[in-house]
Amino acid sequence: MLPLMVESRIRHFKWEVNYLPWSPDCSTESLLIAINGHFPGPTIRARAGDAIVVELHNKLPTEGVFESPWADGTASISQCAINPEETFIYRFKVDKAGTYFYHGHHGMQRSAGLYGSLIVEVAEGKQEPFHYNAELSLLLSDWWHQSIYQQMVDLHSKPFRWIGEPQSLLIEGKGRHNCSLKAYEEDKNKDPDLVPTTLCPKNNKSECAPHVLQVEPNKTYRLRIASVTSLASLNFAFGNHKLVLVEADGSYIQPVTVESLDIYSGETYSLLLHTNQDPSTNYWASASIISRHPKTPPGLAILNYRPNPSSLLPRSAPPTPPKWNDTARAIAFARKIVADPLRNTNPPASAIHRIVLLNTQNKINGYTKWAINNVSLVLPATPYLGSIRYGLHSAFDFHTNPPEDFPENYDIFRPPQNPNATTGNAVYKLKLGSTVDVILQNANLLTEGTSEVHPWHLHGHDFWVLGFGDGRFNWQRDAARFNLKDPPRKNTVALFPYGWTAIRFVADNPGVWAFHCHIEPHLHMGMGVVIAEGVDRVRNVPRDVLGCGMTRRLIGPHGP
Ligand SMILES: O=C1O[C@H]([C@@H](O)CO)C(O)=C1O
Repeated sequence: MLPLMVESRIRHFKWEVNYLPWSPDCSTESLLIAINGHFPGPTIRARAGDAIVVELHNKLPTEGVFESPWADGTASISQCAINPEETFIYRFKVDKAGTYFYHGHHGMQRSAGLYGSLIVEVAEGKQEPFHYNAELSLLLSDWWHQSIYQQMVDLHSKPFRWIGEPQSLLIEGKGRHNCSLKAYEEDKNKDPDLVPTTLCPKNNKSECAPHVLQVEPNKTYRLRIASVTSLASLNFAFGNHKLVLVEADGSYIQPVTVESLDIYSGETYSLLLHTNQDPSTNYWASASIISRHPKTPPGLAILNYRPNPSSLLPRSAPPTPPKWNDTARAIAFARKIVADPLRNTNPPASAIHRIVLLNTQNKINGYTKWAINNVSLVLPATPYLGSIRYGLHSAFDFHTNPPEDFPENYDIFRPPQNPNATTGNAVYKLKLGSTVDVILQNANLLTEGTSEVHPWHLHGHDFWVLGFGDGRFNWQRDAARFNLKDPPRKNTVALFPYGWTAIRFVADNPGVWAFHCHIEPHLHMGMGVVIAEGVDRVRNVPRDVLGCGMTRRLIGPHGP
């Protein structure tokens, strides 16, 4: 028999990015950023090994736009933003099956709705290590009525104006503002025959109906789920059903049965859902805020057991979320996510480079910022990839090595003694191929008695999560207890209040990469760092990523 030849395919997408007047939570209309008129953007579905080509035309009249799927770059770091009316062609290969998403990475465009799902199926002839009858997918997000432009101005005002909690939580782009279940139940008491297409009988427009997940009884579904929230950490659950988690951030994990899923901005999971409950009714799917004092009602969707009509409201109430500030519970949940050892490689036994990153809220000239080891990130006008690759060392603070630790006497339990920080744009230079440990260290905010969750996301790499702990990290005590047996492979991980999170990765992807808090306003306030490795190995930097700042002059007729 001839060996089976599996052809990889090229999948071509043509996207136009433009504003769309829309109200995802059926309240006041505002401007969303949509792709081909759709929000959320179109799903990219491919098989491992495929090549993806996205031809993106920027119709936004006001600003550049940048998408970051596999290519995984970011405006100002690896490429120039795409100018109005310009087209940029992304080409990348999807080599690892799993659940992902893409989003705009310029300004706060993700908060304005510029995102979509990216799903990579296993290569032809390969099998997933678990069985399911069909697949569903959900994007979770949060929504403000104020525009991202107002939010960006507010975040950079003196005195500081915080964006506040979201008005609504969205499931697959749909939410309901000011629409209480209680109001519905009161109306239903008055009129028992009421069968609304929406939760709010007073607003029966079909686009206001909750998202519906259609299932058949007694089957197993794989639900792919991603959180693209701007701020909210979420707990997701179905009424009456348990969940079996099987994949996290594109890597297989040891299957684990849970009542509900904690999912932080930037994370993705796959879970198995067995539709083994009473088939005569529908059930709620609900997303609730954890980690911050919730002022936003849960986002709701309907798990519709066929052949019930989707408008049949569930008999039982939505699941009760866990206590929002129960950090011990949240850490216990995070520790349940461990690698499936048969399908993952273990980390190298030790690291040669150790970096500790202290996360603090600070003041710079009276403005409120976030800083890492007292440096708040302000990106340069010329993207690093071009300036480092072509030796334009004056494009940023090339010769400074950013701090790799913080003072011994810093008290993480108190507001910063000296709240002033500096801005910076220096890069952590990593040796290509080296193993690096990074300890994220949380601390008190500017206000006494407060510390917040930060989901940290690393571009260009997966890392192993070696551990979480309370208080100040201690190398001697805590590194001895790192999980080197089955640490999960992730690209986003939570840093808990007053705690630390340890990760290990191999710097084996030549380029310049962002590592940052995935909370959109926090990144905007400087909460990130930039790493670089093996930039001299990067061949064929496309001309159109260089057309701004100091690299613009390189792309004359003779090219770089
Ligand atoms: O960056 C932030 O600012 C506010 C608050 O600390 C000051 O208003 C908040 O909750 C953040 O996460």
